[in-house]
Amino acid sequence: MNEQIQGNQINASGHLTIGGCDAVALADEYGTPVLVYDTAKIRHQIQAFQEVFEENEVDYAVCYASKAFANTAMYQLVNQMNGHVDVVSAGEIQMALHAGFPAKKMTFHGNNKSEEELRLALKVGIGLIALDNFHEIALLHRLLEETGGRANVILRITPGISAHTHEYIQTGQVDSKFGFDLASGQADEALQRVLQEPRMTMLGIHAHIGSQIFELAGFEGASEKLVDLAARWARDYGYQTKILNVGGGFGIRYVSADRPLAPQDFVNLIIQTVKQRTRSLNIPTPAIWIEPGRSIVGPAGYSLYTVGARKDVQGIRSYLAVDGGMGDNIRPALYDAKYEAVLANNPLAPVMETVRVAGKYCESGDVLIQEQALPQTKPGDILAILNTGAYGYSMASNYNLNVKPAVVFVENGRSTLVTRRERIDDLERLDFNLDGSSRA
Ligand SMILES: Cc1ncc(COP(=O)(O)O)c(C=O)c1O
Ligand SMILES: N[C@@H](CCCC[NH3+])C(=O)O
Repeated sequence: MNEQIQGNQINASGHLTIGGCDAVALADEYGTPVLVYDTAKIRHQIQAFQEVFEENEVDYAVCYASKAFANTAMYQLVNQMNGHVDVVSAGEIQMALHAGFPAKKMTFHGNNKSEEELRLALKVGIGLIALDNFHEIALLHRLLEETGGRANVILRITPGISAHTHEYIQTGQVDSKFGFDLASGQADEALQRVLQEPRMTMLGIHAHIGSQIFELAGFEGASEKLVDLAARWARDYGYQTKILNVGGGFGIRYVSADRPLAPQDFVNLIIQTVKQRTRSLNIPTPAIWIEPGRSIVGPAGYSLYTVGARKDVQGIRSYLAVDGGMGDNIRPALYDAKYEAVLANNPLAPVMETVRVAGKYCESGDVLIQEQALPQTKPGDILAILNTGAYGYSMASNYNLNVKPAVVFVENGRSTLVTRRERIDDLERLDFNLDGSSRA
């Protein structure tokens, strides 16, 4: 059996269970493809992050990066857990607000926030705006003058750290579209500008070096650079950093061979680094904020698919096609991301062959798993791909006019539909006839 599945995840019928629910019954009830979240795992991870801060007695915020997975129920769950959220669009702000999430606990990120989005953020009283570039400082200045409002801000810095991860998900290196560059003096110029803004309260510094990172060195280096910067800004500008936001990026186990540290261990190291360095540089330890996305929702997600067509290419390989694919999980095609699957209706059956798990989209690159060892399968079997909770649904598309799957939360043997499967008429609702007339 796949070593990522616990023994107690197999029930008396020999089926995989998720949060105490039979995966085959979930597939029956909600249809496939369906994304199922074991919400106890989400809660435990948020709590583990919070505990490591509490143990270290530092001020903190665990700010869930909601780009990893956002729906109403998820914002409500994070709110229940006293978390903050990182939002990056008007859509995320509005959905979080409608879910009852307090605007004060939102940090607004993005490298090209629009005027409309900034107006919305100011109107709802967003907690923090992470300023990313000079254009944005000028835009925010104009909007604050016009509205007579105030804003709490932090500056996103590019610390010049290249994290060892896929090039597309590195963000801390100098050649990046995000943030103010440290080495060239851009960051200092940004600070000086913001300090002159009477309507902006400059609360701190932010850096996010990338995503799915396994090595400690990048986080250690980034934390040191941020503390050094805080010390230099205190000396040169008399500015005292209140918040040090080190971003997210803590790598998770996708396949059995992955051996990442527990996400809270990365955070423990960051806290130790910041505490020691601030002590040695003789500045107060600021509040430490983190923005984990993937590590909170990734391992909690299971994508259930129904097996359909099979193609055997003599002497080369067999393709097993499922009823979803790159439309609900673009990560394998985009980042060459690796996943593992189990046969949900019989995870204990002996492995018989290695197949390529393909999706149903009209694209050769629509492959979910390049090589997966599986028992003998037949059409109608249910395949569960593990650890699909982050950046799957949130990056889903309607390619080939396929609809997005349903999302179900499970815990203690109970399942709740939290996002219904799209229907074709959801897509058609946006359309007009050829002559421009309404279809209604
Ligand atoms: C600013 C910022 N914070 C947090 C995250 C979350 O990263 P992860 O999901 O890898 O924890 C991202 C995405 O990489 C990000 O851009
Ligand atoms: N979407 C990416 C990570 C980028 C995160 C946003 N900065 C992924 O699936 O791994």
